[in-house]
Amino acid sequence: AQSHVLWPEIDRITAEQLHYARQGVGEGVWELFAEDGEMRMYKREEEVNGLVVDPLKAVHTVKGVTGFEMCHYFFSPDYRLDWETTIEQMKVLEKVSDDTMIFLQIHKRVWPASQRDALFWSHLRQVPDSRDPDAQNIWIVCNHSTEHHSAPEKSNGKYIREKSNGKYIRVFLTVALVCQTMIEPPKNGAQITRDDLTCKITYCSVVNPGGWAPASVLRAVYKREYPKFLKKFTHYVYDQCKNKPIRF
Ligand SMILES: CCCCCc1ccc(-c2ccc(S(=O)(=O)CCO)cc2)cc1CCc1ccccn1
Repeated sequence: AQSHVLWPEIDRITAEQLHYARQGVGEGVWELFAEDGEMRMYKREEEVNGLVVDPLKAVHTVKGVTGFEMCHYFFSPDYRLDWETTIEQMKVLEKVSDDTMIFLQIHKRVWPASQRDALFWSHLRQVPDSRDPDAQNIWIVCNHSTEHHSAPEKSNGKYIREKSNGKYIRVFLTVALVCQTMIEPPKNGAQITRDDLTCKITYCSVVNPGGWAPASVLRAVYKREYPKFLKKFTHYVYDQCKNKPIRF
């Protein structure tokens, strides 16, 4: 993908998001708003031009899967509709490379706000030189809003773009899923099984709703949807992998 026009941005945003994901939730004003087993979900309350854009950071620990497997199921379009419940339609607009695609997603309407769509590049990468010496493999999927000739934003009132769908408000998002595989080697030198695996997950998301939506509605949606999404997604990956050979 190094030749693609988006490559410099993909490289920069992915590196930034990896750094941001690694920052603990201790410092700063992260507010814990959901807990479920090992999952802790934090938010910061922020508004941009009167729009709620609360950054979200979740940490979770899932036994029995690797960081690669978690990122693979998050990145691949083939499984998305199995675990994403807030999407009405999903389309791969461009396959940039095996590890980089451009998605257009139409999300279900959240009453009373207008319906939204999201257009973003998605990049899967193994993080080569982790600072943590005993870290196994660290994998990241970074999703970041982009433009694309085949899906211009809705008519902005000044002129109607010939292909504009004119229906949905386009959100602006940056999302990162960072997964680290920890292996507890079996004492007796036996082969590693899924019982020896632990996946440490950090999920970061900032979604700008793109057009006005009541702060109370947005905060209620995020409070309800994000814990549901991360729980459903991680259980889905565990179920998909449990009877398959381990992939690092
Ligand atoms: C009035 C509602 C306006 C916002 C609607 C909206 C739009 C997009 C998104 C969203 C959320 C996560 C991703 S991802 O992590 O990249 C996975 C791939 O799908 C991409 C898009 C979210 C939401 C808000 C609704 C909502 C909140 C949490 C989870 C799901 N939906």
